[in-house]
Amino acid sequence: MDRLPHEKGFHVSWDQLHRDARALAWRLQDARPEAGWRAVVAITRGGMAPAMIVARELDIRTVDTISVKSYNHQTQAEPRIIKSPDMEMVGDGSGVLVVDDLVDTGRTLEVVKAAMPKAHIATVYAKPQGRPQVDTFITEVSQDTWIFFPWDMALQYVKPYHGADD
Ligand SMILES: O=P(O)(O)OC[C@H]1O[C@H](OP(=O)(O)OP(=O)(O)O)[C@H](O)[C@@H]1O
Ligand SMILES: Nc1nc2[nH]cnc2c(=O)[nH]1
Ligand SMILES: [Mg+2]
Repeated sequence: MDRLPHEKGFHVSWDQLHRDARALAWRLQDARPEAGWRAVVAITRGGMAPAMIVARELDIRTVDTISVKSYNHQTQAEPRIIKSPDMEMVGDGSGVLVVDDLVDTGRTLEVVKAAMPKAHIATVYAKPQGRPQVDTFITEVSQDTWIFFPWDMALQYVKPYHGADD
């Protein structure tokens, strides 16, 4: 599949992620089934921080994980499940919220949806190509944007503007 180069960077701070994950939780509260959400399944590793915030906001105590490995840094490989959630608990996914930090090509979610076809899929950020795989998300960024999360960044010194050419 052709992939656009990532020309732009979208840098997300912890504070911003917390705000956006809370906004996702509030949206998911409105989308809940009559009996409420039964469980949250986080797609590791990026989905774990947003899933924790969503579970806290919506008071969901059953939290499990699914591990799908597809990227080495910015290079994509064939996604595969390397750890499943408790499938007896998850069933076909009805009443289960699957949470990830973002959808890009949608290939990770394809694999997840094959395992839990009736789950509600929620991501904090979405790129256009993967958007159809998601039921609820908060912010869309363009396909040629790479999203940098707080766990991949560090504060560092920046030269003052007036001395930039020195
Ligand atoms: O829609 P896709 O093109 O499949 O990409 C989206 C996935 O890629 C990233 O995870 P990654 O595989 O890098 O693992 P990580 O969450 O452990 O960092 C991100 O957290 C999503 O899970
Ligand atoms: N951190 C990060 N991981 C990704 N995996 C697929 N797309 C992205 C992205 O834009 N940012
Ligand atoms: Mg991930």
